[in-house]
Amino acid sequence: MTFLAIDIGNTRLKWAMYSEPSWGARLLAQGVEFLDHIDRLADHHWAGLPAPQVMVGCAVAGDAVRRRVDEQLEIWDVEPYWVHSCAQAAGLVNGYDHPGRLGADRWVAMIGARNRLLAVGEEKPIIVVMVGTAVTVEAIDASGNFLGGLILPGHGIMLRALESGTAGLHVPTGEVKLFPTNTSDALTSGGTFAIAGAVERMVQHLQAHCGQAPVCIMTGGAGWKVAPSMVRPFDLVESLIFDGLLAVAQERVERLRQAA
Ligand SMILES: Nc1ncnc2c1ncn2[C@@H]1O[C@H](COP(=O)(O)OP(=O)(O)O)[C@@H](O)[C@H]1O
Ligand SMILES: CC(C)(COP(=O)(O)O)[C@@H](O)C(=O)NCCC(=O)O
Ligand SMILES: [K+]
Repeated sequence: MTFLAIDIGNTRLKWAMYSEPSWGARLLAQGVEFLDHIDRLADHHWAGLPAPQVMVGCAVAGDAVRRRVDEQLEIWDVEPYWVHSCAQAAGLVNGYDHPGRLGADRWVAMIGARNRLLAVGEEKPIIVVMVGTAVTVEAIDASGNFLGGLILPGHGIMLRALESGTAGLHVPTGEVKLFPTNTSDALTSGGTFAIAGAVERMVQHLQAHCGQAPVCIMTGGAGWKVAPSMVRPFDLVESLIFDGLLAVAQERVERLRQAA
């Protein structure tokens, strides 16, 4: 029973085809597409693939983009299921004031993180950092309660905000330096350490709250850029959202089987 997982962010769509909708399934194919190019998914990247029997995705780029993806999915006889954040799912309890307003990608990434730890028998607090268009920093306690999280601008948004709000900041990308001595390095380092500093504060908050050091997991297209600048070690898990989508899909298929 093949399974297609889709993650639509504000910059890029990521997809992965698995052998089945269950934790630990075999990866058959995967790809990435900028949102400008998603209308050619069916003709190009998906054309030679086996038809998925189950599809689960998360989408935070708006209804219009999601509908364009629904159209691409029409090459197959599969019912798209788009995850909405809810009060409780796949081992996680949602502490947001309005659980449905939490970004679905954040919810799914946390489900992925929690299930990765449970799979190796570790019930510890978790920090989940996603570095995409925006940066999110989530805190989960050892029992799987999502306590709350931060939203920051990503690198690109920070740089564009500074460029448009000043007269003299139009420079190429620089390098991360401890003591930057030119504008490019100052901007790149400023953005990177803004993220690293916010993450470190959240680690401290969670550690004080739980009385236990958290496991730190990072994901997202720009994760590799900021991971080396973190105060403490982070596991870089590129597949975190897909792991979460596998856990959601498994729960959903089991529920549908029981109802049948
Ligand atoms: N090949 C790349 N080289 C450099 N930066 C990249 C690359 N791919 C992605 N990024 C960075 O990652 C961000 C997009 O990551 P992604 O996780 O796809 O975001 P989203 O989920 O918000 O669409 C971009 O803002 C960009 O800064
Ligand atoms: C915070 C986000 C913009 C992150 O988007 P991304 O960087 O993954 O494209 C997205 O999760 C979102 O729109 N969230 C809704 C608001 C919230 O989570 O509180
Ligand atoms: K994302």
